[in-house]
Amino acid sequence: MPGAAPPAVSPPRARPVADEAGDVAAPMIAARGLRKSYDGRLDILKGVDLAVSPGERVALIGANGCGKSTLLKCLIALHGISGGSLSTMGRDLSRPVGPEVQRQVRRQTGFVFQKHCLVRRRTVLSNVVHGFFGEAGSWRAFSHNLAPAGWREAAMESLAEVRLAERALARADSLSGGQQQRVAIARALVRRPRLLIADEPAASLDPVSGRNVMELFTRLCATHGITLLFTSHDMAHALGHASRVVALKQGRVLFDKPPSQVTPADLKETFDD
Ligand SMILES: Nc1ncnc2c1ncn2[C@@H]1O[C@H](COP(=O)(O)OP(=O)(O)OP(=O)(O)O)[C@@H](O)[C@H]1O
Repeated sequence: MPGAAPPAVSPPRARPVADEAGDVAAPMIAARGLRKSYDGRLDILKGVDLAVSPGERVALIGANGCGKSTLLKCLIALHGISGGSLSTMGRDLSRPVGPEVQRQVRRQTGFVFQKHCLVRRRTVLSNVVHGFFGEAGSWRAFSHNLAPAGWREAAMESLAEVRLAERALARADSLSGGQQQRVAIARALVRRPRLLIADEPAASLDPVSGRNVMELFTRLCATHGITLLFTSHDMAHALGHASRVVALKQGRVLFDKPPSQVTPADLKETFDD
């Protein structure tokens, strides 16, 4: 829509954190002896203990294939677990859960991936409105033209937070990679999730854009009290933006400590065969 003025950004207003069902006071994540096998024979996760409190920023590090993405997917009920216990935002995920519980967990979780997965031909604003898929009347999230005014306003607010409000009506694929990742962050945060899961969010970006994206979403999580769990192969990102670093090695937690206590020897052990 060349030349069209983007919708006005309303002053920020308080949006309630999604709080349907679930125990808001419970730990965000409590995993004990968590095991996960894809084929019923080989355990990828071999007994992971992890407790995450609301508001923490946790970096998950480890060599390729050690199980970081698998763990993230288990934590948010994308995969069922094979043993041990797990609760996320007060919901017991130790046993197979139905679609309703999966929906509840996902409604309160925002996702940012290495590939931003925007719909290229749609506007930036529509892509952020897509963050409302899963709500009642989801079909209205297909396009910003169909979305209720409240969703559009929330999306504009979210775009303003990532400093892209003026590009709201541009096609998503006309933005740079770093800008597209900022749109993905706006989409992930538009519903004010309680938990943000980011799987290598800066991996496809140049060093400066990557640093900017990391700074942006860690700041927004802190501002809105959103608990953050992210993976990264860039130790500057993991140590610089997390309040805790959890290293996985061969499906187990090797260490779990604040970044200031992580030593070069810890990192060597994490990544050595
Ligand atoms: N859906 C799946 N089905 C079968 N095996 C899988 C599946 N997803 C992952 N795996 C296997 O589980 C192991 C751990 O993979 P995972 O993606 O969790 O590791 P990762 O630590 O995130 O790796 P990377 O740093 O390379 O992204 C790998 O051996 C992988 O092949």
